[in-house]
Amino acid sequence: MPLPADTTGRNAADQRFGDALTVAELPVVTEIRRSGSDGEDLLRGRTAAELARRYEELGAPAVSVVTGSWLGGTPRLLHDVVAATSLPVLVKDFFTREKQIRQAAEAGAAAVLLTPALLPNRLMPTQIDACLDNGVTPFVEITSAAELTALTRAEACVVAVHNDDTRRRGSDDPDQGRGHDLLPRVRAAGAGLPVSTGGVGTPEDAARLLAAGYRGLLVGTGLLRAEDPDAWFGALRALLPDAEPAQDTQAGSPVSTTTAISTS
Ligand SMILES: O=C(O)c1ccccc1NCC(=O)[C@H](O)[C@H](O)COP(=O)(O)O
Repeated sequence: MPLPADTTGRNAADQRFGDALTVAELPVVTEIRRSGSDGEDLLRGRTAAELARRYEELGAPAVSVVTGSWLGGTPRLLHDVVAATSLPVLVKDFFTREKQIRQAAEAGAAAVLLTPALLPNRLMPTQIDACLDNGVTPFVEITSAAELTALTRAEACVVAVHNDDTRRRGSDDPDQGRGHDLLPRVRAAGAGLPVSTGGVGTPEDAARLLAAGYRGLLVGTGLLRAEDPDAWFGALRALLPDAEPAQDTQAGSPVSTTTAISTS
């Protein structure tokens, strides 16, 4: 179901990102990032443009690109990714001023990261308005229920629960319980498209979070490290509840899989 129309009528173009997630078979936003927080080379000889094209071929509904310099990013990465794919692009950086949001929109971003933990509460509504005024979806990443108090116009935002604290991002030790605790709070705040991110490394992690009620996932390191991203997507597809049972090629009959996912 598409996000509800913006009641202020400010603009209609800001729902590309959310709409793509809503209709996706596998609602996995794939992230392109040069390095881990420890300096690990995550591109491994691939260009951002190649990765963007690859993720589009695999059926990703949207791509995220980290332009923050502390993770090896540059503004150029956004241009490269936007030029390489027709998918909506989320840009992740430290956005504090409207000018930066306008520049991201002009460069072709469909969504922009806002991080309440790093912004004074009073600035959040301004930043959210700036996103919507510039035709991009505010992608608001939270780590606690308290950060939801700064959320305005929740129905027009995509709210992501980050499983790692802001200062520990990429720690390889995310708090897996956080997503479970915060999901009802995100829904109660009015956000229709809750997303989980941070340490969603394996298809099993991804399937568990979707079964728990997340409507989207943002996956960086797990896919960037995967030798075969195609197999990663295939494994997730097979783990989802309406997946066709795999056929035993010898006998032509379904084989059992380890795919029991609780939807409770
Ligand atoms: O940590 C931040 O505030 C941040 C700001 C701007 C760009 C990236 C940032 N952190 C990294 C991430 O959020 C991860 O790239 C993203 O959640 C994916 O996580 P993972 O799948 O564990 O690589």
